[in-house]
Amino acid sequence: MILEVLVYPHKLLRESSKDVVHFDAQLHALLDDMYETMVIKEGIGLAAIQVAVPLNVLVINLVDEEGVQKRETLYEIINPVILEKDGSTIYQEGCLSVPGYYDEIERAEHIKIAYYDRHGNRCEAEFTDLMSIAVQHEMDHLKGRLFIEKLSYLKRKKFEKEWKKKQKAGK
Ligand SMILES: CC(=O)Oc1ccc(/C=C/C(=O)NCCc2ccccc2)cc1OC(C)=O
Ligand SMILES: [Co+2]
Repeated sequence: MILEVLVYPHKLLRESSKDVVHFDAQLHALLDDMYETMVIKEGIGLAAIQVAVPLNVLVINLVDEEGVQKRETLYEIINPVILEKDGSTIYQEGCLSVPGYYDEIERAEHIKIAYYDRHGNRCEAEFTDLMSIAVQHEMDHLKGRLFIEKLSYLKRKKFEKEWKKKQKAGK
């Protein structure tokens, strides 16, 4: 089912998430709901805290060359830990919890992670480019951190001003 996505500055988004212990039907339902919610809202990544579930669960599904989001390339990443990270890359990031705001964010170009799949099997994977950026962005959510917290002081001021104006216009 489609879940509600928490929007900045909702305080639950600042919570640290906890490791999954039970790889059960409830977890599978959460993963399926996160996927459906992410796709409907035209996202390519979503962390469980964004749908108010403080668990170390994230889903990422990039689009292919034709701009098609195929479920075959869906990553369901549970209890991830970073084993290696190096290099540097800058990308204009956005987030379903900060709708309509995008900014240049610097991250590691390459990362290697260990994680569990929905059945509790331990996996390892290495990523570069957009997958590497997406994994780092979503793993920040697991620590209660949003991409706007990595902005320079001045850019953050610009964001807060823009955001307030948008909220006033919205309400
Ligand atoms: C108005 C609004 O909500 O704009 C959006 C903003 C962000 C997003 C999705 C962002 C997203 O999936 N971010 C995942 C993290 C990530 C960021 C950069 C690179 C890799 C991974 C979708 C939006 O909705 C539409 C209709 O475009
Ligand atoms: Co995000």
